[in-house]
Amino acid sequence: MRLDLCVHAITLTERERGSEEEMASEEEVKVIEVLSDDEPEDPEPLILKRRSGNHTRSAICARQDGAPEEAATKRARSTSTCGGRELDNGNNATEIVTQKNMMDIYHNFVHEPFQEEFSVADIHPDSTQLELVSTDNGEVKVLLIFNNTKYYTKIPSLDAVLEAVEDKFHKERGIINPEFSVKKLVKELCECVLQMNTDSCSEPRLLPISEISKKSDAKFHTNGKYLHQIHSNSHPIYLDLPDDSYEIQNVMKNPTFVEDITRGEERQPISMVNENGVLELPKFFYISKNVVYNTAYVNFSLARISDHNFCSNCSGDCLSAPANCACTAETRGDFAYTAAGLVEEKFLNECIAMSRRKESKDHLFYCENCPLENSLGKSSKQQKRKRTVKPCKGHLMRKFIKECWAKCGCSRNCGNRVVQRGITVKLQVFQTPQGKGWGLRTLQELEKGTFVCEYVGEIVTNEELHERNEESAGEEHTYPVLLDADWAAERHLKDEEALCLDATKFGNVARFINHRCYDANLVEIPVEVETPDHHYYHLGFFTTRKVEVNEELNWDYGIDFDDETHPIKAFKCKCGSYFCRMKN
Ligand SMILES: C[S@@+](CC[C@H](N)C(=O)[O-])C[C@H]1O[C@@H](n2cnc3c(N)ncnc32)[C@H](O)[C@@H]1O
Repeated sequence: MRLDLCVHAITLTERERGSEEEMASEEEVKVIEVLSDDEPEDPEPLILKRRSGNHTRSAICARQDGAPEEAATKRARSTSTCGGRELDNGNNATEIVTQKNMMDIYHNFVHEPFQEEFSVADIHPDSTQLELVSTDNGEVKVLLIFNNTKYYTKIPSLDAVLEAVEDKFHKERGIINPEFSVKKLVKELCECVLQMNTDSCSEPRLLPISEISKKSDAKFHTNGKYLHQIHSNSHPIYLDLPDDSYEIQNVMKNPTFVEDITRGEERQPISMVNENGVLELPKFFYISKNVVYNTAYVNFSLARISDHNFCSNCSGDCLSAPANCACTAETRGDFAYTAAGLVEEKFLNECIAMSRRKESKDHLFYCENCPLENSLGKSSKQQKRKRTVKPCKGHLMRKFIKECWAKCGCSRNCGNRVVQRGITVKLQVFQTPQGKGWGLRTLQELEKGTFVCEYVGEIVTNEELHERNEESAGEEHTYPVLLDADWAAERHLKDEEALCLDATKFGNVARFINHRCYDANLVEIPVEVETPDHHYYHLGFFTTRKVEVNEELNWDYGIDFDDETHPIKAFKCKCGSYFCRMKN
């Protein structure tokens, strides 16, 4: 018996591609490149590319040669291509824009929907089939069929394809076993067919992928130390940690793969892959909910939730009720979430726009008596000296999402309870290749507006945070988050009410999310769950655009890299964004 692996690429006709609505739902929109180029006649052009299926749209914004920085004009040219050909669709316009509009061009470019002609996907993953068929002369063929909108005139060699797949698994999935080979996997598949080839089994039939993978489980040693196993699920290699392994560092140094760094604290396990074992594992306690350190005033009392702040008459799912309930008052009478569990597009875009104004002073509010500056002036060391309180540097005004909670009549599955249900997406902690240390990536594609995780840490007052920073000066800190979204509403905040979250020693997976200036794929949104006064709230991270499998997740910490008075020394930014705020 001979077994062949045949790959069929089917070219679809326009009619087979389905209706325009179906095509729109398959649209894949992503900025695939932000490049800078140094052509002498056009210094620092910004080149953007966005892909939808096999259509690519590009925009080039270039500063006009010789123009002064503040009055500089940019030329924006947008082009569209389909399968590599430039489209003559009237979009090839050249427009003169001002320096100030540069960021708007970027924003629109990323968020504007593609035109109809861009919405065809390259490959329809749902229509990929794996089949076994037999021929008259006793051959059995393994067929892998997928529908493709491109017509291939040249099929790559099978060896090159196998090598590329193995490379992908090694690099992207973290499989480090040098013996892993797709060819071996296919051979195992053939052996399974042979074993199962009984007389009663005359019909060609599908072999479930799970059966193939079970057979291919293999045990081996790495560094002569740990036993690993290839698995068929999304975690290709796992490493058993002892049950009491709450502090990873104490258990072992630099293991290859940790299946769940949360110790079961999250509904969804979160793996950590240490591809080359260079980094030390971080020392911290995983917690899935914020915990008060000492003096922070966080009071979850039902009595403080007033009648207009909950929906006692609701039942089931508030989102499917005929009228919007009291819990929408914070978001102007509309729910912040859609029935699909995503943040509503318009609300999300407003939050993204607000967050991207971090560096613009116009949108900040200034406290009369800033708790942050007060605590800096009152630090233990400085108490002995003359106390100096500097003026407020400004805080960003933010929109809140309000979720239903304990006093509401709806069920736990109500669509207006997203952040409080915790992490549901597949995430992995990994080593970033750019030298940013550990980072967080998604192991699944994420729609725009998806809740990823909240920032969890110890709830500390500004004074406590400042004392900590002074005591551990020079040590590594994760960036603390100020809960200052509503400080504008109060004239005088007591220190125990002006709070921040510190995830350095106790935190969740958000402590691994790195910073990206301006065009990050996550945005942080304040979420009210238990406390209507907004001194304390949850900080939820939601995607700003569609995020691909294995893409690193990042958010804009809002760091002013020029602020030398900040208690935590800014790092040298390696975010790679065209809009990076770190000069030089
Ligand atoms: C919240 S932690 C993120 C996780 C961190 N990379 C780690 O290994 O644990 C913040 C720290 O990560 C590093 N970091 C984050 N974003 C970075 C960036 N864009 N460039 C360089 N380092 C970055 C800095 O050391 C920063 O203090």
